[in-house]
Amino acid sequence: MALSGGLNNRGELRIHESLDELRTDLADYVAELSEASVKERGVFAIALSGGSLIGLMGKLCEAPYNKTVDWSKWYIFWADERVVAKNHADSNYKLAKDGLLSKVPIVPSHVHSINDSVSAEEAAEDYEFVIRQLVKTRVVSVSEISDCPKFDLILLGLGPDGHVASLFPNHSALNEREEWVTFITDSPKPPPERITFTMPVINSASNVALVVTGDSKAESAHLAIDDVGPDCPLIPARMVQPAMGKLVWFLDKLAASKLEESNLNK
Ligand SMILES: O=C1O[C@H](COP(=O)(O)O)[C@@H](O)[C@H](O)[C@H]1O
Repeated sequence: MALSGGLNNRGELRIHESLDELRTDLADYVAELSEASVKERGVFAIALSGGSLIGLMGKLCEAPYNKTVDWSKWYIFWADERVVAKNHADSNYKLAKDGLLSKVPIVPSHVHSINDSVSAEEAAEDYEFVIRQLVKTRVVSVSEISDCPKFDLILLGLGPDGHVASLFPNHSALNEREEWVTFITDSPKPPPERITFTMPVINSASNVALVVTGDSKAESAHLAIDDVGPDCPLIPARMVQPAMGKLVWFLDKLAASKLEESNLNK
């Protein structure tokens, strides 16, 4: 049960007493969206992030979800990836494979990870090409208001600096409007080479969830969610504003500790 929270113009806030509670709520949320999407479209196109998110999704590998979710209909993507070998400790693919994908019956050909044997620029181009093919066959829907892919769900983490996916504060990649997938070679957080969904793609999704835990994220959560005004820095997480989709925040008490009272008591 969420401690508090509700709806504000920055989406739905779900603030949890404990990480265990957050994990259960997140598993329920993903399982429900999967069911709805499979019912409506026959498939579920979900984009993962790396970092703490995968550990927080762990309950999906347990009963009842491991049996009730229709894993055969899942198509997996990454909202961002580090350009390293797939068996490298920094790989978001490896993190998801070890923590989730190897524990549930996902169809291997439905897992769309990046090409790790080319440059960051080529990996971004290749990945966008793959997504374009899957949009053509409607495995991934298309946005009604842009030419962007419309993922059923994009799951994002939040960095202490306010980054989401690999879109970092004040980085030119944040302003990319043409490409679906872009690349960076100067990430302020190692490793430096990454590919990332662009903000228009994130904001075209049917559902976006930001999963945020720990006190190191409290200031970013405040800047992303509260009504902070124009003098505060515009962090990437605040730019997550799905045009037609739904935004949900999963926070623990520590991450929510700097939110304004008005957001806590909705
Ligand atoms: O580098 C990255 O960081 C963010 C946040 O990670 P977290 O461990 O602080 O949750 C993550 O969402 C992103 O996918 C990853 O590449």
